[in-house]
Amino acid sequence: MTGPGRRHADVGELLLESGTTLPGARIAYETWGNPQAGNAVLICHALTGDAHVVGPAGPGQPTPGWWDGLIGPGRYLDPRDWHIVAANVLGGCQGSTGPSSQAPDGRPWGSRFPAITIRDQVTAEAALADALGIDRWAAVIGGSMGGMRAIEWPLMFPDRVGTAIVLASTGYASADQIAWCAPQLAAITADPDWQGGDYYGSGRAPIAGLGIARRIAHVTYRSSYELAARFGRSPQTGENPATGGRYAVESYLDHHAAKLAGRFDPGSYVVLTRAMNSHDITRGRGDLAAALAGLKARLVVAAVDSDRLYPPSLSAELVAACPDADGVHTIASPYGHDGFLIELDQVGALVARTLGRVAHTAGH
Ligand SMILES: CC(=O)SCCNC(=O)CCNC(=O)[C@H](O)C(C)(C)COP(=O)(O)OP(=O)(O)OC[C@H]1O[C@@H](n2cnc3c(N)ncnc32)[C@H](O)[C@@H]1OP(=O)(O)O
Ligand SMILES: N[C@@H](CCO)C(=O)O
Repeated sequence: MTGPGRRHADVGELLLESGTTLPGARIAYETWGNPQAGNAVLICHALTGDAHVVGPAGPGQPTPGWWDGLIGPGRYLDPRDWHIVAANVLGGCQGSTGPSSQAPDGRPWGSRFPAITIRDQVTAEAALADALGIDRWAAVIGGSMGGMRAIEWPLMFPDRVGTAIVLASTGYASADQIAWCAPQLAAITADPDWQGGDYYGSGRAPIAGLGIARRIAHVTYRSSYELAARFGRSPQTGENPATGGRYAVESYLDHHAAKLAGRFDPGSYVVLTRAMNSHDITRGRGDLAAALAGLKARLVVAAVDSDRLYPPSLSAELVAACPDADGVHTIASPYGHDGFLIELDQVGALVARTLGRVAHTAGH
């Protein structure tokens, strides 16, 4: 389904968790459907997603929707019922203020872009909600880094969220997740073209480093089972690994590296990865149970059964600390973490079931 396309809201100065202020923030967003009392839904994208949840690629929009098929008449989220909003995160590179954006002095932010947290991204989304006149979301939905925002939203703004749907995510970035991010960050920042983060306008960008980061990340996003079933030990067509050629799985990772390099800013990748590492709903709130004691929203948590990066055990831990939550819903998939993007019908059905209850209780 095609919406009205990307729009921007100038949300002004943002006070960050660090105490720093970020002036002149701008948030890119898309909407589907029209506002009515109680019908606003926020969709939060993952690391390299954007505000374009559904619809084709087009001018100014390098990729088709990352949850194509979720929104549309008769689809899981019907814009005749719901006013759906999705924003590009603070720190991103698809229209929202990030390191590649112009600072007030007219030069790119680059290394001067402040460190941000998941909570800062939610602060920016709240400023967008204010700008759009949305007091309360019937639901906030997100996977992976989007799930981090979906769980932070009702903790930061208890009266502004009815239901949080947290997919393939966690209450805190685990040691394992931070560890996987470490070589990704090192690959980008050790690239000679990184130039301390001030490569914008130099004619050189740390694309090789970004590609290595994506290769590492992409393996963690998929399952060992899928890679074995799909590629096995096959050589890439026309190549021989015994004489320096690639295995098919290596070629596949090269492809994903090149694809991301063509559409994503390495500086944003660094800023957003560090924001994910900062994720911890217990910060300043006690332990998990104490943090979730302040939750007024209904919490719906789903995990991909083959996810080795955000394993179901982390979802179970979140749910166990929240007595009112349903059990963990399972997204059955051979694909691993990316299952939350690929298994659209399972995700959509969960969203539709959950929103059905929201709609019912709201008298919608
Ligand atoms: C649909 C989009 O592009 S969404 C764009 C916005 N992106 C996001 O929001 C990030 C989330 N998206 C992603 O992370 C990924 O794009 C996913 C999860 C959607 C990918 O999932 P899948 O559909 O399973 O794609 P998969 O991992 O199988 O990759 C398919 C690609 O690998 C290529 N490929 C497969 N085998 C090989 C091989 N041996 N050598 C080289 N390339 C290969 C295919 O040709 C295909 O290329 P294309 O994507 O350019 O058409
Ligand atoms: N493959 C997804 C998942 C990250 O969690 C992305 O690139 O955004």
